[in-house]
Amino acid sequence: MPTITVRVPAKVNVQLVVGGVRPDGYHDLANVFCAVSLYDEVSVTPADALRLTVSGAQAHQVPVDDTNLAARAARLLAARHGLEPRVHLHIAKDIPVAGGMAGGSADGAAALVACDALWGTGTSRQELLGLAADLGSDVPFPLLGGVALGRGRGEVLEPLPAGETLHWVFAMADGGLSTPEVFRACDELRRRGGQGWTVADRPEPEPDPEVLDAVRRGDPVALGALLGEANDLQAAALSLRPALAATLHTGTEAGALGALVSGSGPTCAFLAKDTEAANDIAEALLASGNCQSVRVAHGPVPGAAVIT
Ligand SMILES: C[C@](O)(CO)[C@H](O)COP(=O)(O)OP(=O)(O)OC[C@H]1O[C@@H](n2ccc(N)nc2=O)[C@H](O)[C@@H]1O
Ligand SMILES: Nc1ncnc2c1ncn2[C@@H]1O[C@H](COP(=O)(O)OP(=O)(O)OP(=O)(O)O)[C@@H](O)[C@H]1O
Repeated sequence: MPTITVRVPAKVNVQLVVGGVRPDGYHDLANVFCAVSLYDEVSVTPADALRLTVSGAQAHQVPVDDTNLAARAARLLAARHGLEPRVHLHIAKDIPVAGGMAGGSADGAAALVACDALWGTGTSRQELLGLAADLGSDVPFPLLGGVALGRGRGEVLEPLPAGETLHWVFAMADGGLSTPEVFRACDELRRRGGQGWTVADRPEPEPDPEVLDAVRRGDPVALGALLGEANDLQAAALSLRPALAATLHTGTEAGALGALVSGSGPTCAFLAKDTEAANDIAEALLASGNCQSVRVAHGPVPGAAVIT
């Protein structure tokens, strides 16, 4: 039986500007994604019917029913080509679950690429990006990898130039945060602060040109200095999980050039000068007891790719 395996990276949002709520309930975003070297692997093998298995330390937190984004992706691609999704999907999960690093979205993107290769459906890159957008706002980006600006609800991507490799430390919290809940908390904080936008007058979110420039130059010092203000969802994540403030403080004290909550959280991301500094920050975070686990990674890295 042929098996196709696709390796797919996690993401960190080096900027997340959140606009107003749209009529469809989503928020307009200016979302600067960077793919980082934490990977899931999705393998597909022909089978009598769709079947899904998951391995890895957090496997028990991943749904194995029809809600799994990899299963939904296989069904969607099969339907597009008039096929039955007769495939065994296996997810080797290493991306933290419900951590704001788009692990489920990565699996959806990887399943599209893997099934397309297995079934020989020859789906164009543009069509894959469209199917990915139907699955979720974060699903198209792992198809591209690298660095990209996401507009619309985050699904309309523009690849961005990126310089030197950046070194990151990720501090995982105990238990995840729900993405819709974090967006709701963001709206609520803005409403209370008198900054709620109506649909009619919401400003188009724009990325900070200084962030784009720092990424383009791969300048960790310049980017680090901007990270504290880079994520509009950070205050909301902190309101739901106040303990994250201590995590951000610990990493910064340990020498991080900048820190932010990754996407909707609760994972905290720290930018380091180099690999050695990243290891020192990771050690300090672990010793502090202010997080559940720690991972060191780098980026940008390429997007979903067949490895077998
Ligand atoms: C926070 C981020 O991870 C940043 O990259 C993403 O914006 C979330 O992307 P995602 O998990 O793929 O989200 P989706 O599955 O598309 O949407 C889940 C829910 O998140 C909220 N949502 C998501 C994206 C967006 N631009 N506005 C939203 O308000 C909505 O409540 C939506 O029902
Ligand atoms: N393949 C999958 N892997 C992990 N979670 C999945 C998967 N498919 C669906 N889910 C569901 O999605 C929820 C969010 O998990 P995920 O790891 O994608 O979170 P996240 O990294 O916070 O997402 P994002 O950053 O895109 O908002 C999980 O609680 C789970 O119920």
